[in-house]
Amino acid sequence: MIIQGTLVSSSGTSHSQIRLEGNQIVETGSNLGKADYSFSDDCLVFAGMGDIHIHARDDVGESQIYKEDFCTAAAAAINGGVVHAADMPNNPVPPITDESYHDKLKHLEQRNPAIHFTLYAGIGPGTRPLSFAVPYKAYMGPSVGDLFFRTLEQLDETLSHYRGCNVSFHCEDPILLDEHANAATHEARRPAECEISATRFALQMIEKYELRGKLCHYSVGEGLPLIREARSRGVKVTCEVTPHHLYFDQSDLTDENRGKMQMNPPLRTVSDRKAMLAALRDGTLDYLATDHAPHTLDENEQGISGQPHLDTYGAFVTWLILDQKFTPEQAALFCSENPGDFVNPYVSPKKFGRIEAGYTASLTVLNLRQPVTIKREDMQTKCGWSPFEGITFPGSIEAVFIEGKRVR
Ligand SMILES: NC(=O)N[C@@H](CC(=O)O)C(=O)O
Repeated sequence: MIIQGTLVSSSGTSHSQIRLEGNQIVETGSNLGKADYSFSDDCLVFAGMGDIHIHARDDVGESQIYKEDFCTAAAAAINGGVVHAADMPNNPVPPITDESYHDKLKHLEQRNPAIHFTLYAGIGPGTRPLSFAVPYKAYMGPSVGDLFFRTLEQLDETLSHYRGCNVSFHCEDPILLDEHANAATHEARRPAECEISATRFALQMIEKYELRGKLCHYSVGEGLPLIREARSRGVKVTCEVTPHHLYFDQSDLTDENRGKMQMNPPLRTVSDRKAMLAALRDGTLDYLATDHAPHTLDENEQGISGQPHLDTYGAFVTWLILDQKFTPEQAALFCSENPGDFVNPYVSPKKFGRIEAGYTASLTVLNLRQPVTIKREDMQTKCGWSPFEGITFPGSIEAVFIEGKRVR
């Protein structure tokens, strides 16, 4: 199959062709032959985009599949132009040992969803590394689920067994969270200082145990210099940012929308939001990762934290490009290449993130001239809503190819 259009990578944009054979890209060039699919100049063809922070809610116990499962998460992902995703371990039956991880993997294989999921293993008090390579996730303090640390000493002791591993951190300091537990609003109960203190600690741990570290859903401007300083000393740390922390801030909160707008870490100030946009632009933040955290609207109204975001990933990227003036090359880096580099050690023989021979033939095509208004009925996530309902993004998904097949 030959596809032609404006191909985007972090190093540039070119009008070119791609030849796919089976599930692989075998060649790119300008004279490969007659195209099966030709995309106009209104469209940009990216290596398939990857969301490396999602909650598909599916495990062997199946107690949360009323919110989402691997198949509905995959449908939402394709709707949003996401071709692979990495699933978090805060399940009721968390994958924290060889056995529980294998059980979840087997469950995933039985579901046979339409996109590839990489599974994180959880780190909790007293856990030990698995006997095979996986990405890990450590929740510093309580969020959703029971997999978290009550003290940072406990986390330090546990991490001493994970030397050299790939560990992602949910950065909110459990002791400071406790100190603010009686504040009046969600934002005041989880203030910026919790994330800043946790950032300092995570960076120390990454350095001390020579981890390959990642900070999840980064949201506070004051923490960014700490990350830059650690990197300048060679500490191996990368960072995610979510659509909600780039688009919304506390000035968007009303009495009516508080339930929908609740997540951990919470919405921050206007200046934090602008700092996140600037840090995504300058490369301090590495991944657009949604923290897709589906709950029913009723659950959100009752105070649970998390928003669904897979369905709107690609449309949101067009807002970054057209409204916020990110270059397509920057988007290729934080939507395709960096997420690919993050999961590639765990997904062989698949290889995500670039339009090059030898990579998996998955592509995300955005149309920059076809705006879309986000409507509840167009969402594929099982929880059935979006925080962006009613908002018009300036572009939309034109096509999605998964492993050599056009699926949209
Ligand atoms: N981010 C959230 O607000 N919620 C996540 C948990 C998490 O990632 O902290 C969830 O699982 O619902």
